[in-house]
Amino acid sequence: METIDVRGLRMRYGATDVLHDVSFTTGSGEVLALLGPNGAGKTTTIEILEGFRIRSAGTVAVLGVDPARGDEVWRAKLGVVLQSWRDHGKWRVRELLAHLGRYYADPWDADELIELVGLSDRADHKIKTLSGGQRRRLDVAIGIVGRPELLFLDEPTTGFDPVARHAFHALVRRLATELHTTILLTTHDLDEASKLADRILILADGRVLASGTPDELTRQIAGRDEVRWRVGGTPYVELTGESTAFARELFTRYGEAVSDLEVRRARLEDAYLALVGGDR
Ligand SMILES: Nc1ncnc2c1ncn2[C@@H]1O[C@H](COP(=O)(O)OP(=O)(O)OP(=O)(O)O)[C@@H](O)[C@H]1O
Repeated sequence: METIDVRGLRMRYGATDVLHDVSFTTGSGEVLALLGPNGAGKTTTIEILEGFRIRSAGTVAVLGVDPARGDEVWRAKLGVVLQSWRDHGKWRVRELLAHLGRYYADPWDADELIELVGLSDRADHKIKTLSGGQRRRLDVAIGIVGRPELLFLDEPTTGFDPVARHAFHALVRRLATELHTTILLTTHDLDEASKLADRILILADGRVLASGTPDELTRQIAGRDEVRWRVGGTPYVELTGESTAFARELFTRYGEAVSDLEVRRARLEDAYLALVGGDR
């Protein structure tokens, strides 16, 4: 059974379709990233899968259940990261996580979880005293307190500093690899998507434009590396799929006259821009 199975998903608000015909699946322990410009339909998709929005058409199964009819037992298997804990400002970090854990059969130990998300030095602090990034880490901790089979992360690292981001990436990989948690995340950070995701789905205007591993997308769509160099002070640039052979040829031909050689590998960003347009 697929963890998520979406076929022909449509969503209409009033007279406007914001999801046209979205289909995809994820297997157990897979990290799938939804990428796409503002308004592409990423949050709408996630909220339908979480059971917070009712779709207009199509079939959706999440852990074998239609989210529109998901019960409490089903919901307890999902990790949902909300930003709705602001009103618990007077609670302390450990206290809130221990409290929420009691709703689940096999929750994380609060201290282990706090350590996992890197909030150990804030365990006894009140939530209202946390910084923005620390609150996001707490949001993630709350999302995984029940050891979910499937975790939804909607732009999880917004507002993280580079160290927190790095730690968070390690956490996501650990959840997927060691605990076999399936993870569906949205992000605007292409570097994050290529590091974290086993598979990427590019969504624009409510349609799936492409999907594949980060490498597949980069190779299929962007394809070529950029080679820059100078000969006798004159700059040159060439796009090639064979950058190593090209560089070798340059040296064979021009020898020591070649300077400032740079090879920029095709990146996911190139593929993304080629697909969704660079002028947005
Ligand atoms: N409740 C609503 N009523 C009407 N239109 C809505 C509603 N919620 C979302 N939309 C529209 O649906 C489209 C998709 O929005 P959605 O939030 O899913 O995009 P997104 O890909 O998550 O964007 P972002 O990257 O900006 O977060 C947008 O055009 C948005 O204006």
